[in-house]
Amino acid sequence: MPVFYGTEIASRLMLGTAQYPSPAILAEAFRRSGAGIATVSLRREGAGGAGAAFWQLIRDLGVAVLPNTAGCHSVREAVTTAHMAREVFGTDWIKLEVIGHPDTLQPDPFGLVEAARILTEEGFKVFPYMTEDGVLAGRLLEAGCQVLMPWGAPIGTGLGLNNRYGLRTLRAQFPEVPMVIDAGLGLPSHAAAAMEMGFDAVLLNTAVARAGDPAAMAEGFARALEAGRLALEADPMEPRDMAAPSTPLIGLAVLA
Ligand SMILES: CC(=O)[C@@H](O)[C@H](O)COP(=O)(O)O
Repeated sequence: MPVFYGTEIASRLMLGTAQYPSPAILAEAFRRSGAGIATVSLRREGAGGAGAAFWQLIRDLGVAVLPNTAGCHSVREAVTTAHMAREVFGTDWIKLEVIGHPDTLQPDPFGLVEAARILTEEGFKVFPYMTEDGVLAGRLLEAGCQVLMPWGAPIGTGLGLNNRYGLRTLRAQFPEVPMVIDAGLGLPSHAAAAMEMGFDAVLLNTAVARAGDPAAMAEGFARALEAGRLALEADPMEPRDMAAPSTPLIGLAVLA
């Protein structure tokens, strides 16, 4: 199972907590999937009222909490949000989002590295939401990140693994670094593919929360992750261009 900053997590599935039809359905999705981490936006939180009820719901899930800086578009905003999240959620883990473009929600690589450096120097354990760029990965590791979270596709699109070549290259470049595919997954098969490529976990929200039956979809993702991981560990065959008969040729019927 994946180890993030020295903590072993019981599942390869990390789920977001937004957009569910109801709190009960959110809780059921976590229960059926066995997800090990819930990512929570500070923007959902408040000091009391609905915020407090939501926080209690998350506590009751019994999973590790990964606060995020979702919706932050500058270094300052992300760092301030991380400070507040540490206080509210009582953890130094932070999923760092510094959004660079309002339409694609693509991470801002420059702001991300700067914010990551500031936060790791302050003792945060940073999980940076990034593109699949290998140079950026190197800079984030230099900045002190010990986990990387490359995107599958833009947030909320459900497109899956948009750049498989880039993701494969990134995985091969840093084989020892725990990596989580974050965002853009739409189907369990996308999660299975991420496992087959050697990624350690996936984080998703929209595909589950917006499904007709979120709890069933969450379970579907959990099963796909297991299947994909099993396939990776089973040492899959190499694909080849030329056909090769899988049935022996000897013993063929001879027609006179
Ligand atoms: C909840 C969260 O952290 C999102 O910003 C995350 O990246 C998930 O993206 P999807 O909703 O596309 O799964």
